[in-house]
Amino acid sequence: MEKTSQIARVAAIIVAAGRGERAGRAEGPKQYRMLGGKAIIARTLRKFLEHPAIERIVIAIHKDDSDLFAAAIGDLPPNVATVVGGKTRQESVLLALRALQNSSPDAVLIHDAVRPFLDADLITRVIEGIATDSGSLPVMPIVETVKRGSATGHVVETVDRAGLHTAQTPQGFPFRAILAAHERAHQSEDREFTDDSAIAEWAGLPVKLVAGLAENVKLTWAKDIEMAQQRAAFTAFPDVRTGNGYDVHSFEPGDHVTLCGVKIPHAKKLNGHSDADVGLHALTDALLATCGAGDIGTHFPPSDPQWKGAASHIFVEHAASIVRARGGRIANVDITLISEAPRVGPHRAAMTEALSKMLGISHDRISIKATTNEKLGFIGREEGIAAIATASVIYPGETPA
Ligand SMILES: Nc1ccn([C@@H]2O[C@H](COP(=O)(O)OP(=O)(O)OP(=O)(O)O)[C@@H](O)[C@H]2O)c(=O)n1
Ligand SMILES: C[C@](O)(CO)[C@H](O)COP(=O)(O)O
Repeated sequence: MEKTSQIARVAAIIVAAGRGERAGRAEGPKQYRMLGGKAIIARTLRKFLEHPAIERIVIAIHKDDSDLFAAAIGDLPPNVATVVGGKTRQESVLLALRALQNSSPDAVLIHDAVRPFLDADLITRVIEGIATDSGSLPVMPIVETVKRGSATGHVVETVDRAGLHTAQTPQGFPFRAILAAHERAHQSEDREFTDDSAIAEWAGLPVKLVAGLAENVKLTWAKDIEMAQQRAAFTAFPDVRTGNGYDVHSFEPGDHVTLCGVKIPHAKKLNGHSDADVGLHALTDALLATCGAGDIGTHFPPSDPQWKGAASHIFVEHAASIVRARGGRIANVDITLISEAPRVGPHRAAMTEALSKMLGISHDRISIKATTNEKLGFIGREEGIAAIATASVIYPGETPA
């Protein structure tokens, strides 16, 4: 058997055109479901992109999934291409093999998109198992007693498990040999092959067994995905972010101020383009800061007449929707109003209630405090009111590989 050193140029195929019927379709095809803030297919692709031996990658995707794919992967690196997959896994593999024909690599690894937990050592083992005249298959030993059952649900026999294995992917083959075998199987067989080593076997191409990886499970059922998501959440790096905001508005003659969404009778009013609610403006900036989404002026330019006299809960609700769209959960907010008058204490409960509604969080996650400026400076001279705000938001953590 010839040695691996002759396998110089290795490509990979990731098949991702399945519909995931067994996992349930309510949340879309399973390869696009999220694990620890990253789509399953993106995790799988990353493993191949990071492996130094892989030159080129072809991904077979379903014709209806272009938007899902673009959202999951973003811009494609130059060595990655997609093809539209077929009705069966076998057909998707063949279409991807054909797409590699021009670059004609020495060897190709064929992998299920829904096995995101493979690692670099497994890829290396599979490549090392390929020779110019044989393929390489990662397998796991069977660790439970195997029974053959009858149609009536009774035991027919206990199957001798000596020599039995379960087959994983990536499965590796000399490129020309597996392409020819797939083409022949496509032309001449009615039978559907469930993996590529079965096609190699049918075509008489020897396949070497190499050690699989226990973690490299295929996410087949809804329960598999739930368990993978729990595992990802458990191992995720905590991603708790804090943002702060500051705002100040001067007084002018008037009869009320609006602070943290509550109208308070007062001998003056705050001057501003909107309702000049300093507390809510500082909070808007604090929320936007937790995801680098600019500041209040980015989203609501003071030059825009539509915000004239606007109620500032609009700004806070918009910032909170941006946070939520990025997967963030607001852990707590803390606002300090710096003002000689009016007194805030009597209105604190109403402000807390207003913020609870705006943000969709409970009262104990909201803190509203007030302090005077000890008669110092412009606040001390009652020329205006300032506010500072802090927001803490928990974003979906990045799960290590
Ligand atoms: N026509 C198909 C069918 C399957 N696959 C891919 O082959 C792998 C095999 O995993 P499997 O669990 O069989 O996926 P599905 O076919 O999507 O699942 P189901 O049979 O439950 O519909 C998956 O990455 C799947 O996207 C494919 O590329 N083209
Ligand atoms: C290719 C495969 O992952 C090898 O174990 C498997 O056969 C594909 O899944 P399916 O359930 O047979 O479609």
